[in-house]
Amino acid sequence: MDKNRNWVSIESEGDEKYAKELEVAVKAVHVACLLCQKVQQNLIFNGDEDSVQSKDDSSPVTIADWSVQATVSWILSQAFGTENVSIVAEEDIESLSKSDASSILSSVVKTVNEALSSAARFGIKPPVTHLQTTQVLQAISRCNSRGGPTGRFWVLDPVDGTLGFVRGDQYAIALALVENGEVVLGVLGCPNYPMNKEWLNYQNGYRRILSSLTKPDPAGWDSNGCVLYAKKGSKKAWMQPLVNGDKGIGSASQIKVSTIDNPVLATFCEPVEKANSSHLFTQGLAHSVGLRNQPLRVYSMVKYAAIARGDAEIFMKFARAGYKEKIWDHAAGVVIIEEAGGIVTDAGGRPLDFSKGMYLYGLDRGIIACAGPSLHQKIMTAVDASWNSSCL
Ligand SMILES: Nc1ncnc2c1ncn2[C@@H]1O[C@H](COP(=O)(O)OS(=O)(=O)O)[C@@H](OP(=O)(O)O)[C@H]1O
Ligand SMILES: [Mg+2]
Repeated sequence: MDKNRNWVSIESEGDEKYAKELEVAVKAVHVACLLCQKVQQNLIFNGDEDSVQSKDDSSPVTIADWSVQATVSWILSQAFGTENVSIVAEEDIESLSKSDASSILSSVVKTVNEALSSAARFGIKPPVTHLQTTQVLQAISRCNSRGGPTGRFWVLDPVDGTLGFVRGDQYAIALALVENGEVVLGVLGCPNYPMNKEWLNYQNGYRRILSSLTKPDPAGWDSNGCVLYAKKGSKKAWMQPLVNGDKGIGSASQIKVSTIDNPVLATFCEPVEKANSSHLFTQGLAHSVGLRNQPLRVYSMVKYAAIARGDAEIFMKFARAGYKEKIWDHAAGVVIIEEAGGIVTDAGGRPLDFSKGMYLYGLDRGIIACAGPSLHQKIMTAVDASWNSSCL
């Protein structure tokens, strides 16, 4: 089989189902990636810290979060008709509509219009005239679906790993389509995750340090991320380079999970922040399973991308008791790993349930994604053995 192919030819694989949805979603994520790269550069190089706000739960939100949500919402609505598009997404307009947020709101409007004007290179027709503030706010607030067991809805995390984003590090744009409770499409934009996996090891601030030393070269590190995507049941997952300039979308190559099943050789990834997943617990699991490599701590769903690409073998997340995992933090990544040949379940071995609304209700303890069944079983067994002493 031809491993490298232009992404457009995916439509002619014989299975036309979701072909248009996939095409539009991939293009929308490419546009969103370039938008985010620009905002992140501005934040890191020009110190534009006004573009970062704090949400009620103290987590950061930036003009990139709102701008991506508006841009993707607008693109999906144009392609399928506003009445046919239902979106569950992370951001709302409450804080953006406050009187003291007027300058951030105008930055969002400007950023969205810039992104849409340059979308033509991906084959997306830009708006006839620039979007007005009310139209941008409408596009953001249209993403008010609450999900559920029936019908079709999109799931969007406009900037996953916002902490990584504001620190000049890894982040992702995640878009998935859910139909009757099942994720049928997943697209993951990883603007700082180049085709070369070695870059992942320079995590936690490497880019920030690099940024303070050199200005970005448009053809350099800031423009060589990737976009991954998969369609449920196709048994294929794909990766495209993220290309800057006027080059449009590059050719896609098929990705597969790693074949390593020996724990001694395997690498596991986990969230950077201890508050998001217990490092102590996973350290104990790693020890009992016989994992020797240092954990790869990476912000965002780039961890899902790392497993799908075969750059690591295991992803574990064990949040504190009572934390409700959100569907937008996982939907796109799950289908991409599964179609690349991997397994994603909760710690009881059950698939994640995207049919219960905005949260992964019923999740048993934590999330385990693995390249293959042998590692997966070993981790689940280790969780059972140590759960009672985990303090989680
Ligand atoms: N307390 C707690 N426990 C577990 N998970 C939480 C918690 N708080 C937030 N979140 C969600 O985690 C998302 C970031 O996950 P990451 O794996 O990227 O974590 S980390 O930043 O690398 O530590 C993050 O996504 P973003 O908000 O899009 O960045 C949150 O949805
Ligand atoms: Mg997120």
